[in-house]
Amino acid sequence: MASLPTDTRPIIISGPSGVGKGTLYKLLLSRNPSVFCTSISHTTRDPRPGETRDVDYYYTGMAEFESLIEEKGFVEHAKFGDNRYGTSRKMIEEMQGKGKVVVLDIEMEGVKQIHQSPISARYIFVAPPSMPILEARLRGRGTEKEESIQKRLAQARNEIEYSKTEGVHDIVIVNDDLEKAYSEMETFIFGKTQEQGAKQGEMAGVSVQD
Ligand SMILES: Nc1ncnc2c1ncn2[C@@H]1O[C@H](COP(=O)(O)OP(=O)(O)OP(=O)(O)O)[C@@H](O)[C@H]1O
Repeated sequence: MASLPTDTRPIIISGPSGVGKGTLYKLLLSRNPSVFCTSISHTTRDPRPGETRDVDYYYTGMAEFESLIEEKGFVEHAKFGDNRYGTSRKMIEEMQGKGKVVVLDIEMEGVKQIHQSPISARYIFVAPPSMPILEARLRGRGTEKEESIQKRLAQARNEIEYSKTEGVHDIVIVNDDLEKAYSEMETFIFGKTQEQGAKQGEMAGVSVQD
């Protein structure tokens, strides 16, 4: 699918840690490189070995980061430990200016902030088939210590609860079989326009009443 979707608003993908949203997001970008792009985040942390400046992150001093917050330069920002991370509004606008659809992989607090920002976006929540499967994926990834797994599972429960709030997400995709979840995501992104959706909704309403 190489042509742009009808709805070119940024796409926000969120979901609990280990659910596979990073996997889905990377597939979307690698299978449609001419359509989608991501926004490089700003961070106040130092580059790690193997990371490239202006590719992995925009590495920013704390003072500069804070003045960007003051100027409302971020659509969302968060603090993890002593470090701050943010998604710049200017970056999103620049990518849109290049004719690409911006895709962001954002955690729950970021989703809340983007809802408050002037950015109009489409929101996808990736849900696990069950909590035991989520736990197995977190363990299977082999990147987390036991304490971190427990923390992520507790946070996952909060996120799943939040995902049930009316109007927060446009679609919830259960990542059971990866390719099935991927194709559901593509159908949503490239699929029917809001107008067609509304019309179909009306028609469905008529047929039920009839
Ligand atoms: N449908 C699936 N079936 C089985 N395993 C999967 C599926 N989707 C992803 N995985 C695996 O689950 C693990 C977690 O996936 P991933 O790292 O993409 O999660 P994430 O939601 O991006 O997590 P984080 O927010 O911590 O980065 C990975 O090992 C990935 O290969």
